[in-house]
Amino acid sequence: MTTTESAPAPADEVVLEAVGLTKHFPVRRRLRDLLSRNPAVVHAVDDVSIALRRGRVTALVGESGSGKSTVARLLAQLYPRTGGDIRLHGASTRVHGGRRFRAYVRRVQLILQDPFASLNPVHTVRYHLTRSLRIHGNAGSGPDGLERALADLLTRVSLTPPERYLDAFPHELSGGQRQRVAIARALGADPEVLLADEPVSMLDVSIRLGVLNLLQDLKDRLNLAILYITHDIASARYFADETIVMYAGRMVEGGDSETVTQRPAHPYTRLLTDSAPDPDRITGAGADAEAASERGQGEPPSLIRPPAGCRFHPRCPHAMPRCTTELPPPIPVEDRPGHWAACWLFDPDTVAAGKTGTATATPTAGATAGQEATR
Ligand SMILES: Nc1ncnc2c1ncn2[C@@H]1O[C@H](COP(=O)(O)OP(=O)(O)OP(=O)(O)O)[C@@H](O)[C@H]1O
Repeated sequence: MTTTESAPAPADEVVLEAVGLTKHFPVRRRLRDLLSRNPAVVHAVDDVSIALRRGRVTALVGESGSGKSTVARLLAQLYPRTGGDIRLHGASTRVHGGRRFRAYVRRVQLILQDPFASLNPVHTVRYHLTRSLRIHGNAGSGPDGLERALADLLTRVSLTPPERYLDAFPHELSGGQRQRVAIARALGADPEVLLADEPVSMLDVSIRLGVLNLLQDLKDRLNLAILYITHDIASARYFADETIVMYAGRMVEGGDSETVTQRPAHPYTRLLTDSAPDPDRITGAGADAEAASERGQGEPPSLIRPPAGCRFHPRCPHAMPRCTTELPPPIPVEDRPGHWAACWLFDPDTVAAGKTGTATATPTAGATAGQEATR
């Protein structure tokens, strides 16, 4: 089996990139829709741009339905995209199956949330790993080469001694062990990118950390670029170098994980962090629940008819009139390099004037939030 372990590669090199990625799913059509010029669609993902770099983890965070899994599936080329581009080492890539899809999958592997569903219950660990090694041409030469490659994969995911696990069936393993087998299977392709879609959310809390530590270790040793999808923003701080927050199909904030999770700028990210108590956070854990209720009530919007302007504005306690009509672009957050928020509170004119009103009420609330967030 070949490995990227010793391959010299520039640190931080962008391996896989989404540029303005957009996915609209058609809604089941009625006769009226068929006759319509603008048939109804679900705006699952709109204008998402992400760069995945060697040796770095990028977290994509958001609540259920925000479009995270759709981004992962688009990057895995399992769905055709409605718009935007996917670039592998800078080259625009669109594959529909066949040999080109296999070549792509060799470099970009997807790990799913539920390892039990992704492993066939009637086949052993040996079968799953052998298949991966063979499909991707990494099975070595002869039976000895294959045995070495299998042992190598299991050792990499800390399932040792390998012979204890090779002939086990998925139901004989714990959830954490199954997810390690799923990761080993992905490594059988010797990929450059891992797309990990909620890789620990179905595991017992006590074993989540072990699997995240394993992914982090693999990132370092194999110089992998990892997309870590999660609804748990606290884990992004621990595990990811960079964090991007999505709301209702759009990116709303991004930057280094420590900054985004500890000094969130966008009102939605503040709502997320307040809902996930963290003893180290500057705002103080005790006030978290109360603050969360002040910072935005309600439900995510319909993605068939998403709100105009900022999609968070119907829930945002700091919404200003322009938020209801103008889509905020990513705006740098004062004096924090690489930190941005798609929020008009950070528009230099708004900050300078200190006049953050609200579309719904409380004229001073917005000013407070904007000033706090940029502090
Ligand atoms: N195949 C599909 N057809 C129609 N709509 C879809 C399809 N897949 C996803 N959607 C819709 O797209 C939106 C985004 O879904 P997605 O699964 O990407 O969100 P998510 O953030 O990953 O949520 P979760 O954490 O619950 O998986 C949702 O409104 C979902 O209902």
